[in-house]
Amino acid sequence: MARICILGTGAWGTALATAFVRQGHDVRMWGRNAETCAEISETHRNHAYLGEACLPDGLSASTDMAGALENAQIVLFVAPAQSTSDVAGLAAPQLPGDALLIACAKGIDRRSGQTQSEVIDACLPDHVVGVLSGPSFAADVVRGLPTALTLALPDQARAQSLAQTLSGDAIRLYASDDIVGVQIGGALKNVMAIAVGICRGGGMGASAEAALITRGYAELVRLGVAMGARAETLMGLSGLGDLVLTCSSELSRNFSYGIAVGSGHDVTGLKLAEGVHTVSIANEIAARHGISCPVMQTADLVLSGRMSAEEARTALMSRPIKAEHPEIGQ
Ligand SMILES: NC(=O)C1=CN([C@@H]2O[C@H](COP(=O)(O)OP(=O)(O)OC[C@H]3O[C@@H](n4cnc5c(N)ncnc54)[C@H](OP(=O)(O)O)[C@@H]3O)[C@@H](O)[C@H]2O)C=CC1
Ligand SMILES: O=C(CO)COP(=O)(O)O
Repeated sequence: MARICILGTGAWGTALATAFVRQGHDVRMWGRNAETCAEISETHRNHAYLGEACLPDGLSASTDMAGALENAQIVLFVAPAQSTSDVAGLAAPQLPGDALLIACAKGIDRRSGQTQSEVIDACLPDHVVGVLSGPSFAADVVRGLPTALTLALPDQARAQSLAQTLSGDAIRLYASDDIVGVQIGGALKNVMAIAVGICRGGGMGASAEAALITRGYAELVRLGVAMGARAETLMGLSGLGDLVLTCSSELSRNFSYGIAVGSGHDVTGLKLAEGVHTVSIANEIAARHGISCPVMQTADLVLSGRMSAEEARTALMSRPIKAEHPEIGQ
């Protein structure tokens, strides 16, 4: 049994906590919202984020971070990507010295251009930092449906041992030591899902969507490798696996956001779509590396109001005719 602290009481933090409690681990949650914490602890629901889903009786959440972190062996950072540095700053004075930290948010910090593990590492340099990512909807995990994710730590043997400890019926973990690779897939697939959603919203058809997913994947690999990811990691659960899930299911908030944009609906009040916050910095990083990323660039132009969804669909499907070299993403 592991002592786990989960920082974040949204959909994913609550789903992970639920799975780990069901597996017999000692789990404490910290959240900034007192009402949500009381609801999780007392009525075993998190309506705002997980509707009617029943949470386990043994699950409790609190706004007291010191209490939630006390004696924790593993600390999961599960607030949205752009708030990870704030949460890490709050946790810094209260963390047990030997706690292992795991980044679970999917996004690139738009101020620094850092991956989530780099953000945490910068605030908490004395701790080992890992990553958990892969195709997994909170709604599925909380229902006990099976998911497979990648757990990356700097040391492969330790990743393997922890993957064994934390795996259960709803979450099956595969080990990796490619910290960068596992994060790039999760961060960039959100941007691709918005782009594919823009096509779905305009009724371009499944064939065009498949073409776009393929091109988006090639971009993700080009940029990921330039940033230090291993190409084979991007072929795995946290890359291709998550891209496929997120670009094909309306349970995805990023895909749904893209559909709303593509069909001309108001996006005000929609749920968290991490790709919206990652798209500009991802394009900046791509430009710095001299990597061509037309799908991500088009998504950025639409999301920043510089191109209409209709123009984007035309642009995405009228790229120059060239030889097909999927390995380099032509
Ligand atoms: N949902 C999913 O299926 C999956 C999500 N993820 C990733 O997990 C991360 C979190 O997503 P998810 O839980 O779904 O998001 P939600 O929108 O469901 O919840 C976000 C949570 O973070 C809290 N929060 C927001 N800003 C801050 C802040 N500045 N400080 C502290 N807490 C904050 C919110 O609190 P409040 O209620 O007070 O606003 C809320 O509890 C994202 O990066 C996402 O990509 C990964 C895999 C699956
Ligand atoms: O990351 C996810 C699935 O792996 C969740 O996707 P959304 O954030 O688009 O809902």
